[in-house]
Amino acid sequence: MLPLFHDFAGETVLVFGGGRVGCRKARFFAQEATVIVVSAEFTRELCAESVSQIKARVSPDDLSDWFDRAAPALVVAATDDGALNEAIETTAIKRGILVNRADKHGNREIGSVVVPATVRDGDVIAAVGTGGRSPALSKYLRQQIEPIFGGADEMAELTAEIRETLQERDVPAKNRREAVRAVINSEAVWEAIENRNNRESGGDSVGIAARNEATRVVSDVLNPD
Ligand SMILES: C[C@@]1(CC(=O)O)C2=NC(=C\c3[nH]c(c(CCC(=O)O)c3CC(=O)O)Cc3[nH]c(c(CC(=O)O)c3CCC(=O)O)/C=C3\N/C(=C\2)[C@@H](CCC(=O)O)[C@]3(C)CC(=O)O)/[C@H]1CCC(=O)O
Ligand SMILES: NC(=O)c1ccc[n+]([C@@H]2O[C@H](COP(=O)([O-])OP(=O)(O)OC[C@H]3O[C@@H](n4cnc5c(N)ncnc54)[C@H](O)[C@@H]3O)[C@@H](O)[C@H]2O)c1
Repeated sequence: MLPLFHDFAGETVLVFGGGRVGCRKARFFAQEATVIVVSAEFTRELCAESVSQIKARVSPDDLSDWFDRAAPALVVAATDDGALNEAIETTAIKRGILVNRADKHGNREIGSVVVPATVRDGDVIAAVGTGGRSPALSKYLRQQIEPIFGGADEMAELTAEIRETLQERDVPAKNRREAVRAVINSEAVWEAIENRNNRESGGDSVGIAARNEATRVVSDVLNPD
């Protein structure tokens, strides 16, 4: 299994089953997509602020209607009824819609996807999976990785700016690469980002101290004497 990133902005995700697992998947997709959860019962009154919840008992015969009404890009099968989850998966695959089945690991057909454990800071994301063998390990590793992600989005923005500026100045690709790597490896730049985040000052997506520190690092790389 290989991870890919998918843009769900403007798409709908339809979740069947509003228990602990269905609600967790709903919150995950609601970071980006419009999410509808259909369930006979709900564990929580609200899975998430922006999620639409419909109380209904679904049977395999109704699935076509639900799919037609929601026009989803992806469907989640998270009920505790294995036969229904199976029917949801089959219907989705027949229609060419992505499907995530929460009650199954291994033997996935093309179009049947796994939700990984994710760490994110803005647009910077890491996904952990175990080939379905140990979701608890995915969760543990996600928690281990989380602390090193602080400031990653600001670093991404800062280095994107530097890349663009150096491209505009026609700095050769090799020197650009070295300069960007030096900024990412600079403890002083990371510290400047961290100190700013601790003070929670904001407005600009990159702080002044980090930008100044990065400018110094770039200049040291490009003008070594
Ligand atoms: C990562 C995460 C993402 C998320 O769901 O958000 C996720 N499961 C998480 C937690 C978790 N899941 C389970 C436990 C209890 C411990 C245990 O049983 O091990 C815990 C831990 C806990 O709850 O603390 C039980 C479980 N999970 C699956 C089955 C069915 C089966 O294996 O057949 C059963 C047995 C149910 C039963 O026994 O009835 C199946 C899947 N779970 C996956 C993802 C996919 C594989 C990912 C991978 O490759 O690792 C896959 C295949 C499909 C999918 O769901 O996409 C999320 C952590 C999020 C985080 O905190 O960061
Ligand atoms: N992937 C994961 O991370 C993970 C983790 C734990 C459990 N699971 C599996 O996922 C499934 C769901 O787990 P859970 O803990 O959320 O269970 P749960 O019992 O809390 O929730 C199941 C939900 O499905 C709804 N439902 C059942 N039949 C329905 C129907 N015909 N129409 C509409 N709604 C229906 C129920 O009302 C309930 O809200 C189980 O099969 C479990 O084995 C997966």
